[in-house]
Amino acid sequence: MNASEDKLAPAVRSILATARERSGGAERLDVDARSFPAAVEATEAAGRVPVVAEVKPTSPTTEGERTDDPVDLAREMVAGGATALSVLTEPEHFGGSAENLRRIRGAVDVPVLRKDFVVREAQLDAVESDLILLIARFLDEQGTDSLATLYEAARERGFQPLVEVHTREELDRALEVGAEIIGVNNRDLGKLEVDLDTFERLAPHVPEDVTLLAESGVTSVADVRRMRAAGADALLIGTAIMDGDVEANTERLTTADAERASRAAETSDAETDAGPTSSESTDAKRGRAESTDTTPRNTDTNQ
Ligand SMILES: O=P(O)(O)OC[C@@H](O)[C@@H](O)c1c[nH]c2ccccc12
Repeated sequence: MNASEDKLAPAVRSILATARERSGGAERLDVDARSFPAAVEATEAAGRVPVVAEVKPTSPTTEGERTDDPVDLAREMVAGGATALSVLTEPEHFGGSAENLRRIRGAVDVPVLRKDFVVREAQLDAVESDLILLIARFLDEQGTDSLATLYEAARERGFQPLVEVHTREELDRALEVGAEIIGVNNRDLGKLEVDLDTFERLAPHVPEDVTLLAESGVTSVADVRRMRAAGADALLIGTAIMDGDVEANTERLTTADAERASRAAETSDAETDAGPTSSESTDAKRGRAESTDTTPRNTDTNQ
């Protein structure tokens, strides 16, 4: 174990140890990916909140396991208005499998994220998906490929990499490799605790042209609004959707921004093909940096 691993929760250490051992695919994949940014835009235009709904049968922080057919759950998420799906493929700690992902991606037409702990290039070839998660914290360590290597390798295969960060340092690394889709994980993988302030702290440093997700700990309509106000283009939600009626839960969270929905309706009435008004597009990215130089818009925080 190396020094930074020392600080991880025991469950996460165990996940990583098994992740290192997992084999890759037999041959190099060539994926024809469904565009995630385009799906986010279409959801916005329809006046709904872009939600990536996660098929997560269990996790180290959840009690029990959901045993329904994952394809049925995925269909309910799409019926409830999910923009994309996230499918756990990690078998030992999250009850996932590559087979689940393959079946789900065949059954729906929204983009699908492969949620796993990929640490070596060959592991990218285990199964096709539209998006693939790369967790900055676990890369550039002994026994893993670097974030830059995996990012490039994922792009070469046609995947859209989602780079997950939790600190400013990890965010800077994500921006350095040129990440176009970034997720801020509100859950600290050291303590497994969730704090929505994490997203609020990091979002002002993320350029507007990046598609930015708030991940973990979003449980209520109020949380959705809070993350949107802080600049989230989309939300990644697992537990709050998996717990109970999946379609109703997804519907409630994707319609959380009712004001926005009525504004979108007004706009489309008033200016049918003129696209969003400038006030609307700035509104959606409150608090975000304007361009790829990472200067935050709100200079107060620098003084
Ligand atoms: O169930 P939640 O709190 O809505 O969180 C979903 C998702 O963000 C979480 O499952 C997650 C975020 N990053 C991960 C990395 C691996 C596995 C799982 C995750």
